[in-house]
Amino acid sequence: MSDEYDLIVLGAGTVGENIADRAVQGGLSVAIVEHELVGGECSYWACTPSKALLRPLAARRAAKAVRGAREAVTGDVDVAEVLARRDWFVGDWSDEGQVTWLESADIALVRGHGRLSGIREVTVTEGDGAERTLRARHAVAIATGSRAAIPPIDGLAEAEPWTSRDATSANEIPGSLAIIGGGVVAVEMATVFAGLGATVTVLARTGVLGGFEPFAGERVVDALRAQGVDVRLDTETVRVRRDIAGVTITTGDGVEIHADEVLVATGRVPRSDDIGIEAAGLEPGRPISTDDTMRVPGVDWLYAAGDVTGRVLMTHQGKYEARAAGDVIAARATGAPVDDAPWGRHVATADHSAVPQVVFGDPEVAAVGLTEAAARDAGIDVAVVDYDLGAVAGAKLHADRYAGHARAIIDKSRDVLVGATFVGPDVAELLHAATIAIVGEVPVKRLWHAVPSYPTVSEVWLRLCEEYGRESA
Ligand SMILES: Cc1cc2nc3c(=O)[nH]c(=O)nc-3n(C[C@H](O)[C@H](O)[C@H](O)COP(=O)(O)OP(=O)(O)OC[C@H]3O[C@@H](n4cnc5c(N)ncnc54)[C@H](O)[C@@H]3O)c2cc1C
Ligand SMILES: NC(=O)c1ccc[n+]([C@@H]2O[C@H](COP(=O)([O-])OP(=O)(O)OC[C@H]3O[C@@H](n4cnc5c(N)ncnc54)[C@H](O)[C@@H]3O)[C@@H](O)[C@H]2O)c1
Repeated sequence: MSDEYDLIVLGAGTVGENIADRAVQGGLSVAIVEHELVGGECSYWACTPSKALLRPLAARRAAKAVRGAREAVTGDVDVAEVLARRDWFVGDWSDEGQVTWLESADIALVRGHGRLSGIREVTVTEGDGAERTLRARHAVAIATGSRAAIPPIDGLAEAEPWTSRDATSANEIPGSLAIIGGGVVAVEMATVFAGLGATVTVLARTGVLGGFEPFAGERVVDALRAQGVDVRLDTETVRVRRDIAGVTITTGDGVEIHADEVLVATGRVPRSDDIGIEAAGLEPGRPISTDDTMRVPGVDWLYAAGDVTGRVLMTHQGKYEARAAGDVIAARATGAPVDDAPWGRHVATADHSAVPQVVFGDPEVAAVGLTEAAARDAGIDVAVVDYDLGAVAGAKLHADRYAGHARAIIDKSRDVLVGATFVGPDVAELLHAATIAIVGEVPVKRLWHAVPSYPTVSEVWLRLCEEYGRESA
């Protein structure tokens, strides 16, 4: 009977770990199946190493931006030390620490590749090829994440491009790097590799950071160019070839770009292609759709959360979904009350309206909720409030010639914030106040009473209220 558990979680990334933890805390027995490293993409090849690589560059930039401190910065970052610090953060790609945590959390680890093989049943192919069948008394939760998409560009796959995994785990900085894509990975990795000494070219099919307010991408492009990155907008990549000298990339207008390496940063595909989901009547390779309790409609024992659902591809939001899923699986299994009304304990309501994201480039971009365009598309009675962050006293003190911008999107009919975007140095920490205001539906007339400390960059909140005007509230 040892292979029977209340819940089986497929995939031990951050999301799977959190589902399992919540379910154990809710009184269930849980097994988690992992075929690679416990901790998943975020811990070893995504959030953690990318931010570990970006941070020394940002710290140096911050010191250089303040007269008096600037004079103390007499050299470049130490590349070997930057890479060594990254290696420390990823535990040298060993999951020993996370396995110890699983043990302490009372979660059983089964190593191997898991596939659904029947109702509430997962068959695991272990490293030696042996098969082991696990049965779940109550539920199976899929948290198998995503992998980098390789678009069907002539010769791209054969040229063995870098994906974000190769970029975040690089042990040497190539002399030159071409990046296909204009999204979050492209911006962050262009910042890293240009900062660490590579000659970087970004080939963006349209603009940069589409989906954010347009001024975000524009400011990031200006800053990347000022750092020496060759950013080519509206540039289709049509062919890629690798030879002994490196890669040659041909663009839609016939221009050839030569680089030592090419990084493909064109989005993600869900890892749902080889997990047996046809056993639950689902289509392999597609995102796994769920309701807001993260249960798959029509399959009452099957749940999914994180990247594999395609809902929101970010760790913090996947963990949020995981908390809802783990708690609701435990509640349904034990007959406890289920709170699945919007904003209840067992639903991931914020996925629809209040998703925060920080792009850790130079400048940083921090955004939550709706952009102006998305709010108008949703038929909201929109007020757009803009403010020059560089005009805030706290920002002037923070960095000499601080340049940044803030935009608030207000639903006039409800007098609440529905979106906010900040662009500038160190704006990441401004974001959570906006997330709270949106989730809490704090009336703007009440926000006037949330007094920001002087002289902080957060004083932009007061300026945004003043720009909007008290009489309109
Ligand atoms: C370069 C980069 C930087 C990022 N930076 C950030 C950031 O700063 N902040 C942020 O919020 N998000 C960031 N993200 C997004 C974040 O990494 C993902 O949203 C997050 O990792 C998703 O977690 P997950 O648990 O759903 O999937 P994963 O982390 O991919 O975990 C899935 C796990 O399942 C395992 N698995 C898959 N199939 C099977 C199977 N059949 N059997 C057994 N095990 C299986 C995998 O090995 C893996 O361990 C970044 C992404 C990238 C690519
Ligand atoms: N700081 C963070 O929160 C962070 C950092 C990195 C990644 N992530 C997550 O990882 C996910 C993946 O990031 P990403 O940058 O790969 O994806 P993305 O969706 O952010 O950007 C993809 C880019 O590739 C372009 N593109 C798509 N198909 C293309 C094609 N065939 N040819 C050329 N260009 C093409 C798109 O126009 C877009 O610019 C994101 O959804 C993001 O949420 C988050």
